[in-house]
Amino acid sequence: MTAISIRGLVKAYGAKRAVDGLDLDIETGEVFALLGPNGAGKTTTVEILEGFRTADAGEVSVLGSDPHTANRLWRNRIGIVLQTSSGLDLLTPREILASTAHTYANPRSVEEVIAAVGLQEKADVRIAGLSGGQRRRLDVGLGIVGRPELLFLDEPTTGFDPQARRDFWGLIRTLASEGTTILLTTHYLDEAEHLADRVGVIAGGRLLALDTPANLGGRASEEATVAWLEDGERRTLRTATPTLEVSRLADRFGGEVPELVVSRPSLEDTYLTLIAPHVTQDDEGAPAATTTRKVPA
Ligand SMILES: Nc1ncnc2c1ncn2[C@@H]1O[C@H](COP(=O)(O)OP(=O)(O)OP(=O)(O)O)[C@@H](O)[C@H]1O
Repeated sequence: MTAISIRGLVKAYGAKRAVDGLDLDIETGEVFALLGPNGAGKTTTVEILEGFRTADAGEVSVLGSDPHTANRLWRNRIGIVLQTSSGLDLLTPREILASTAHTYANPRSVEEVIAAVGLQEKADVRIAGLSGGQRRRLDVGLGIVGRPELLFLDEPTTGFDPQARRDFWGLIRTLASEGTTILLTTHYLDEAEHLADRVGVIAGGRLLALDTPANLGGRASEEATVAWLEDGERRTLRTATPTLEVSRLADRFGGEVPELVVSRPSLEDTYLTLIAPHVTQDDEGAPAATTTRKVPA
């Protein structure tokens, strides 16, 4: 079943087409990562899907409804983690989670959410006293407290330390295994590789590539590079038959091949190759810091 269907989506700001004829389907239960350089149109697309922005042209269906006209019941079925952080500094995570849980028909328990996002130690501390990464965890907690069928995560782990990111990935895998459909945007290619069933790469508001992380841009069939040390020099060889080359090297060296490495293009290599022709001076081309964005009501 299709959770999200996008056909011919267009959104312009003045003369600038932020989304320029996007077609995309996301299946129920799928973890889908939307990748693209700064200004590619990811947030605009996601905010149209969330019902926060209106499209200029095209058709969008999210859980069977048009997000722009969808009712409160529909909103109950989705969870949203925006790029912005909550501004309720005087409340504690437990208080804000409890009051948010109240607005949903079938919420998760506050204790369960606090544990899931690893905020046990900070549950009763005022939000003003949380670090950036801890606030981000709270944002994620607020996104999942309503037990959404579909979860939107806009750059969810910006500002997380490496352990917090690993913990977060575990949480996403758990949610996915429970059947939650997840659409995330991220600038971290390792995050997409770890989490996503499929990735879509957009630039200039258009879809450049759509595939599993392993197959994106023909990655799986790319030649491998075999590298080793010989006579004090690093040698490399590109080959479609790396196993054969390694076995030849092993014969030649009579056993262990010094400093042997066999590698294929990383998802990041493939991604950078895909977007290179599309990165203009408008795009900053680098991972964005978490930005505060005013969300239209
Ligand atoms: N409210 C707005 N008014 C005018 N232009 C906007 C507005 N929101 C976005 N844009 C422009 O639309 C384009 C797409 O922006 P968008 O935020 O969707 O990109 P993004 O892929 O999410 O970028 P990032 O990775 O930096 O978050 C950019 O050129 C941006 O400057």
